[in-house]
Amino acid sequence: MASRSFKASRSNLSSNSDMPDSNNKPPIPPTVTFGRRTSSGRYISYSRDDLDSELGSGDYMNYTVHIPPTPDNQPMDPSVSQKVEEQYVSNSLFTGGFNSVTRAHLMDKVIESETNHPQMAGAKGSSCAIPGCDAKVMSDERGEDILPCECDFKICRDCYADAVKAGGGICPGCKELYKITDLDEVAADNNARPPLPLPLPKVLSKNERRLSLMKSTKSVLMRSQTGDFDHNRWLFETKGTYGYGNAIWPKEGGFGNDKEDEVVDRTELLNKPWRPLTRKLKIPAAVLSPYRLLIFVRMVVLALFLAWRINHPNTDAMWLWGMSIVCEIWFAFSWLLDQLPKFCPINRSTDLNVLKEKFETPSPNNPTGKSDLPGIDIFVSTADPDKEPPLVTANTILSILATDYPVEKLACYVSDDGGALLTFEAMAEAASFANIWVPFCRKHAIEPRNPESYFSLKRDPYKNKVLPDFVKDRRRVKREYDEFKVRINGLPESIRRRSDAYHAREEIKAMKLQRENREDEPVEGVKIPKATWMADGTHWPGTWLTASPEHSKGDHAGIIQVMLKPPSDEPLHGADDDARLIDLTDVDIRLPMLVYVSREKRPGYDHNKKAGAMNALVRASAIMSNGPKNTSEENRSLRMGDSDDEEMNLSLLPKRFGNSTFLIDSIPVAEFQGRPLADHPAVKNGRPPGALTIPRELLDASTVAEAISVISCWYEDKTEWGERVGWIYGSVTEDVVTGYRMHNRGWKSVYCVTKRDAFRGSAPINLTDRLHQVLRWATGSVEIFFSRNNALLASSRMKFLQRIAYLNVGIYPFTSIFLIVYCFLPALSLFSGQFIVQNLNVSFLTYLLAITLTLCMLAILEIKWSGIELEEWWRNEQFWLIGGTSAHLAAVLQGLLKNTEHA
Ligand SMILES: O=c1ccn([C@@H]2O[C@H](COP(=O)(O)OP(=O)(O)O[C@H]3O[C@H](CO)[C@@H](O)[C@H](O)[C@H]3O)[C@@H](O)[C@H]2O)c(=O)[nH]1
Repeated sequence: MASRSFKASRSNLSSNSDMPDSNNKPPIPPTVTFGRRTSSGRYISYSRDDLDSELGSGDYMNYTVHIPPTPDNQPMDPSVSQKVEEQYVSNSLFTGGFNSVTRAHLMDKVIESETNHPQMAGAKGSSCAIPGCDAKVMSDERGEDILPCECDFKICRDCYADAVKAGGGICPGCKELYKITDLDEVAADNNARPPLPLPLPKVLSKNERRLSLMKSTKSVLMRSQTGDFDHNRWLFETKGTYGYGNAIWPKEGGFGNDKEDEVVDRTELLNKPWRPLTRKLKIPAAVLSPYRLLIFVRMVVLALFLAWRINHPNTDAMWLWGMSIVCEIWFAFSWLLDQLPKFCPINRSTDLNVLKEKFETPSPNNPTGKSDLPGIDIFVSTADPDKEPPLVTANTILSILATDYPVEKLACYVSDDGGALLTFEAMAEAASFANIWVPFCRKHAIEPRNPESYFSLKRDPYKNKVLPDFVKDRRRVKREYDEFKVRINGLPESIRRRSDAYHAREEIKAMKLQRENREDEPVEGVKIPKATWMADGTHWPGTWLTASPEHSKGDHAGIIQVMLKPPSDEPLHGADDDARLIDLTDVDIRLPMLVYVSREKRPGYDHNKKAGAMNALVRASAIMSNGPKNTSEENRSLRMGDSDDEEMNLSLLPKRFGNSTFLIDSIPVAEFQGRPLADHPAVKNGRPPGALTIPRELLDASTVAEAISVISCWYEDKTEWGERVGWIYGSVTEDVVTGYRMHNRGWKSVYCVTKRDAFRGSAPINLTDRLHQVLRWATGSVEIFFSRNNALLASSRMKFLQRIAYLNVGIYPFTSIFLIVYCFLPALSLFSGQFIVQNLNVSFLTYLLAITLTLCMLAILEIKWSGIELEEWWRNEQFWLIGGTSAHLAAVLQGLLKNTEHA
């Protein structure tokens, strides 16, 4: 018995009660609104109405439609209906939040330009519904889909040919015989048919879907009563067949294999240490020793200098001498703090062969050698398209999408705190350009993978490029990139013009209406709020160019758009007949999932800037890419098993993480993915090989609706978000405080500087913004120094060098005071009538000069050694001096005042 719960407007009850199954789809009347409840009790509605038509709560009622299975209403193959739903989800803009219904607005197009990648939102041409295939369905010369079966099952040319030839001519959707098996006839038949209805999402129970993944890993998640992974039980149940790879593990009953040369000695295997993924590389003594010597010499010189200064007080001007000594000691101390963490540099190298061997080599647990790596979500935050140019953000996104990591395991989430249509469309343009950029990078091993950086490289682009079509491909991609740039840079103007045009149309409509209603009276100018319009001719739910209530920077709904839906699990190669600019035969054209998120903003709420944005992304991504893959019952028992453990106490979870069970259930899944691979008995609490090779679940509407609810402004109320969970609030340098808290709890971190820039972002380009930034950082440091996050109070779990680094961060703005005092000492001496030079003897001046010169030389040598361009160095020094004497001082004074106030 198929059972659905819809939320429908009373006026549309009749149309909704006729709601069909996905097997039997009439076109959706434009006014229909139907929805269902998500796990946290919120509604999702599907609508093609104007997003601004408010759904008054009194106009709705809930009812359940039971559709008995009849010959016409047979449940569709779940995997097929899920694919249809996923297509629907990625073509919809989800909105919602405080006091409003969550809605999915189906979009014909997200940007003016045409999009055609099968994963792209609003893409022309749908993708094949056969699981594992994402090729485009056949289309006629007008671009309309050609669907060979009356059930409208979407199928690509190759799968259709397979179904006709090898599958007995049976449609994989409805399991009926294809009436027409000749492609030309199919096309003619399609032309004669009425237009396609919009794809309806098939409402499936979440549990049905969750059964799939993690089934095989079900027992892996067993924990003992203490909350620890129950190693012994796991060992018992798996009969010891887990460990460092069954590929070399002998069959039951013996350690020998059929072939003599494959006989493996058990003890030898057990003793064999597993190969680490990274290795510490020794820095050659020839490099490290002079560096250390340099630091040592500077330390000795400084010590001698300070000793000499202390032993030679100037009795005529003791206060001057005292102040200068204090300043000098401070400088020496802060220099020492700065140097200490750099004294033992380590270089690490990742062994890509081991990485491949461990995670992508066929084994009995992973027969196809699919990637066993955990999923990675990369977050990009942006708040203001005027300060963070959309082209820069788009380039960042493109470099992330082109990352060399298993595509199906990678996802990119963009947080737009400005809720700007400009950012939204720029991201959609980036997703569309990724269609050519990412496969181009894969085909020709392009570096760097940020197009702007790549095309501005000064070196020979053809060096080391072996494929004969590189020159041609590069030229085409460059042309595309130039056009892409023009489109992005033209977006502000095109959005403005589009909005003006739609607005004028609306005003004329309103005037007409007024004229009709009041025939005799003169018509006044009609004023309607000036909305910002999306490419599909509907209102943008975020911030409008002309701020209006519910459409301004601090007041708009939460928005989620899956710009690129999750890729298929198997590689998808570009075909010969693809209308692509470059030949992508044998190149995987899949793209990682890309999601645009703009969290809800409402007046009266503290949105906690970047930290708040990051926490919203953590929750949305946990639900969307890390969604719970074990059933709720398993999750429950998993958590019940931990009830002794205060950390995982069931009753505390909603209080800690908020009331989304989806989110809470995703925690053990994420935790499981983060475990080390148990490929050696020495690995405790690891995950067994092959556990992460199961395809991910398809995205459904209720998942995205749940994600909408966790980005609402009320979600964090009365929870521990920002206090003990997620990015920590209350500091302008939330990254430092969050890092501090993590280290304080015993987390370890690795300072990672890659040879090539991993990603590029934007930084302030004018002095005012830069000074504001420096002021913010310095204020954050002073805050940290005066708070309980002071490194001197850190727990014993924090490592010595980490403590030093945090101490350094906490005290650096104070240097400004000493710097200013030191610089003004001669002037002060003038005022006091004791001109400093008169009171100093010549030997001191000579000594000072010599010391200064030596220190300068050593500093230059050090800079040279570290490979920093001198010009960059000089610019940094200028900034440091300007910032150090202005913003730092302001921050310190501000901090001191604040603290005296509190005291
Ligand atoms: O309400 C806001 C404010 C900022 N941001 C984003 O946060 C990032 C950092 O911006 P900002 O807080 O203005 O500080 P910056 O000085 O530019 O950033 C540096 O300093 C911050 C504080 O230490 C760190 O969090 C950042 O990672 C670091 O790049 C930018 O991407 C913004 O778009 C938001 O998403 N929402």
